[in-house]
Amino acid sequence: MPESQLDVLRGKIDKIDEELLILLNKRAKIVESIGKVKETQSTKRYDPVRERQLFDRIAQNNEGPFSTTALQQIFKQIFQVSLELQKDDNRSALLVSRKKKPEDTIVNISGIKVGDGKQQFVMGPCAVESYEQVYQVAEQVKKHGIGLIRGGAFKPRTSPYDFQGLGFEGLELLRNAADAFDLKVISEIMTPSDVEKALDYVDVIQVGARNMQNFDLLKEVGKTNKPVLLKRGLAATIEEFIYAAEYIMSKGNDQIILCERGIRTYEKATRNTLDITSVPILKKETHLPVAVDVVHSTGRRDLLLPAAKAALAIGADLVMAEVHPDPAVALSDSAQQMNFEQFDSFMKAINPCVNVFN
Ligand SMILES: O=C(O)C(=O)C[C@]1(C(=O)O)C=C[C@@H](O)C=C1
Repeated sequence: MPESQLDVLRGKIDKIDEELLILLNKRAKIVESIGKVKETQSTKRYDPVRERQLFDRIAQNNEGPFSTTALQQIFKQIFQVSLELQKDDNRSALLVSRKKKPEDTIVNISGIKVGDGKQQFVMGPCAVESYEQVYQVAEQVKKHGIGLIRGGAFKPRTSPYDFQGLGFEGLELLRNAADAFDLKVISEIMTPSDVEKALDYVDVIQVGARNMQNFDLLKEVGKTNKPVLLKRGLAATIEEFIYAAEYIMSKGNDQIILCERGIRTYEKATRNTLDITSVPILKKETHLPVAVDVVHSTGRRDLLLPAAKAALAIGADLVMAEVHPDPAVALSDSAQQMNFEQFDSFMKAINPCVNVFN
């Protein structure tokens, strides 16, 4: 059958499209190289001056029939996808990313491994209040076969008039109580200059939600070889959370546990909204172990167990909750800490859920 005029013309278009495709991808490769140069020079990817030069060249060289405005719109689209390409290239290079390191990172907390496939718990009071208090909690934590104890000595409180924690004195009390039962200590440090001194007391440095973007603190903990538990910021996107972890790892410390602790939304039924799907997203995007803090996300004692079950089912490596000998008189978070009886029931109910789905 003879080719119609339309077929001939379409054949010519197909040929030109193939050439355009090759040229666009040839251009894209150069854009990627420019992206790499910009990365080493810490230059901004978006360059309006360069885009203006390119637009002017289009205006000068355009012989139609497309209008210059139409061509500039097409090229603006090319600049935008080019910028995306440079961004993607940059993201794939993140040290915390799975693309960079496909295998899971196992965080070794003085012999206790987080991220090796065995789901773990960390329990303890919201704040260290006295030696008796942390000693009693440590005894209960040990009784349940848990190796990690938490307790705040530096407390970032919303009101400056609320209990601010016992500071280094509190860290010492917690360390001593933990040592009595061979437990490992997780505690928050808020100030970069306190990090070095804190290394003598803690096995894991916690960077709290309010400090997730305290970049000086992130860099400081990144210079140590202590494991870090990094909590997601109150209103941080997953991308910002990942970049915060990158700050730590870029300084040399790869022993990072990411901790989902709920984000601020319009919902008032819980203290924060537990973003449960952040767990598989973080595990997919990064090679780091992921923890879920069921206390600060829910803010409700009655939701600790279902939230912990959800965390284990969705693949969390570590679940954090709070235990106090007498929550009613606790100096902070009294509505959501468990007493010892509630802790016993919680562990009885949650233990059969450990490592069921992974
Ligand atoms: O020339 C650059 O600096 C580039 O990054 C390449 C490019 C382009 O696609 O031509 C991409 C984005 C910039 O805003 C300007 C130009």
